[in-house]
Amino acid sequence: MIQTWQSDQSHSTAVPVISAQQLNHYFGSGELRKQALFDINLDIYAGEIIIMTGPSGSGKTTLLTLMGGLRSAQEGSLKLLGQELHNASKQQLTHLRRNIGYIFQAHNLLTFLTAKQNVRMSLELHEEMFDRDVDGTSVAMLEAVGLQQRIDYYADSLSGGQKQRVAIARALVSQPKIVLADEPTAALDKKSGRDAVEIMQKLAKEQSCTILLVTHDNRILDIADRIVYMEDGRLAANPETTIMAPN
Ligand SMILES: Nc1ncnc2c1ncn2[C@@H]1O[C@H](COP(=O)(O)OP(=O)(O)OP(=O)(O)O)[C@@H](O)[C@H]1O
Repeated sequence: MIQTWQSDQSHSTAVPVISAQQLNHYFGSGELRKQALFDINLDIYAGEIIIMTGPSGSGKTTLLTLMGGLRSAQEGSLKLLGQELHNASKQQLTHLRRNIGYIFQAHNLLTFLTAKQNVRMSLELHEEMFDRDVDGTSVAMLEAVGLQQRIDYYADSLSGGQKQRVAIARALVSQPKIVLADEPTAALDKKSGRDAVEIMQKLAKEQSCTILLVTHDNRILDIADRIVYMEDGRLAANPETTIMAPN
């Protein structure tokens, strides 16, 4: 059964920050053309933490990258912060991406830079930050993720959990409206993974930022306000996973 997920009635008048309607996506062309997403209908609201789960190959990363403006929407409607991404220009996508923080399994830190320099880089992409204290803001963010002792350490010399916390600081330092996270705990042990998502949850609630997180990690499902389940390229109803998770 395919549904449009609405987490509760209070959203019925709010405008979603992400809205997919009848969204389809294909890879390849000609005879090799293969449909990866089918009729996705999903509204996500400000401040929500949504976890997307489902089997390998079900289309989670494809949907996440579409919602992050990292690939073009081909068919159907996908609105991000009110802007239609179907047929959006590269310039529009680039502009929208400044409102989004990204956290991936491989933290993608620049290993020849320090923790602070990695976080700073994200701020330097924002013109409005040019006359602000980017150093002070970066340090404050690293303190918020518990890395006050590691500010000037090179990324290479940090543990996996610490690197992921730098990645969280980098994603959230510019106060994005949306954070997209793909398997952020996959490379971490149980405690580091838990710590990382709890930091994300706390900071996101403080900044009223929306988080869409893809994971296979059942140990972190409880941080979600809502869980959606993908199967064979479709958003599917799954009574075990679409319950409202306790906060
Ligand atoms: N660049 C690509 N070219 C062709 N097919 C692709 C491409 N990216 C993904 N696919 C296919 O689209 C489908 C969905 O893949 P996707 O990576 O979105 O799944 P997933 O649910 O994120 O999987 P996993 O949990 O293993 O990361 C799969 O059948 C995959 O093989």
